Amino acid sequence: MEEILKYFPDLTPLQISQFEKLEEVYTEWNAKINVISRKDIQELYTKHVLHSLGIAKVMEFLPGAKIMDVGTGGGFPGIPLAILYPETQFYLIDIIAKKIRVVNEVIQALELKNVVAEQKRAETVDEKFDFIVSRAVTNMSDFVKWIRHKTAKENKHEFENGILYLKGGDLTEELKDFPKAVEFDLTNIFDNEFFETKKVVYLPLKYKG
Ligand SMILES: C[S@@+](CC[C@H](N)C(=O)[O-])C[C@H]1O[C@@H](n2cnc3c(N)ncnc32)[C@H](O)[C@@H]1O
Repeated sequence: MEEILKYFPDLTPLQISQFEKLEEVYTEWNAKINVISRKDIQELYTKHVLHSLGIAKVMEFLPGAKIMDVGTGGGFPGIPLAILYPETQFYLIDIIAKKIRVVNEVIQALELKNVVAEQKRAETVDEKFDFIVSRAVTNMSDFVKWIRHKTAKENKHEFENGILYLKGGDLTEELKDFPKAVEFDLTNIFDNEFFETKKVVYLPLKYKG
């Protein structure tokens, strides 16, 4: 938890207590329904919470903005971002019902009012969002096919609406068809070897239709 405060020192007492509660809730629910590897739960704050918050070092979500987390699994990156941005609306989806069950338990335990989690396939979502966030779901080509036309036409943020995807390693090949993609290196932001090759990929994808 100290790691979170080191990089996000302006958290309110409510946000601090919500972040602290994550360990207890995930430990309890992971024992019943495995959504995070057992080893990772010991490093929950670095590998899941801080990694998710890497997106917040690239983009500050505005009050009233709508964000979708595609393939949220146990709630990453959506849950940590929803704690950090309580005035922003988050929609978390995954095709696996038991993962959404855990996410809903976390939402209830933390009394998060700005998050809705549903069992849903990305391709079937029929809404528009300012940004679509994700981690470890699929390659960029498939992802763009799934969510094309799901970013809002109207722009609220400094950057054009689009995708913020947490990815690792050499992305040259994967991003070759996306010349507008920008890689933000988390190595330069978080001083921990876990972030060595980790990046936030921003791809502007405003719906023009
Ligand atoms: C490797 S997990 C990553 C979970 C989470 N984002 C994380 O980083 O901890 C990938 C998740 O994507 C979900 N998924 C795969 N295809 C999907 C689709 N078309 N729509 C929604 N979720 C999908 C899977 O069910 C799985 O939970």
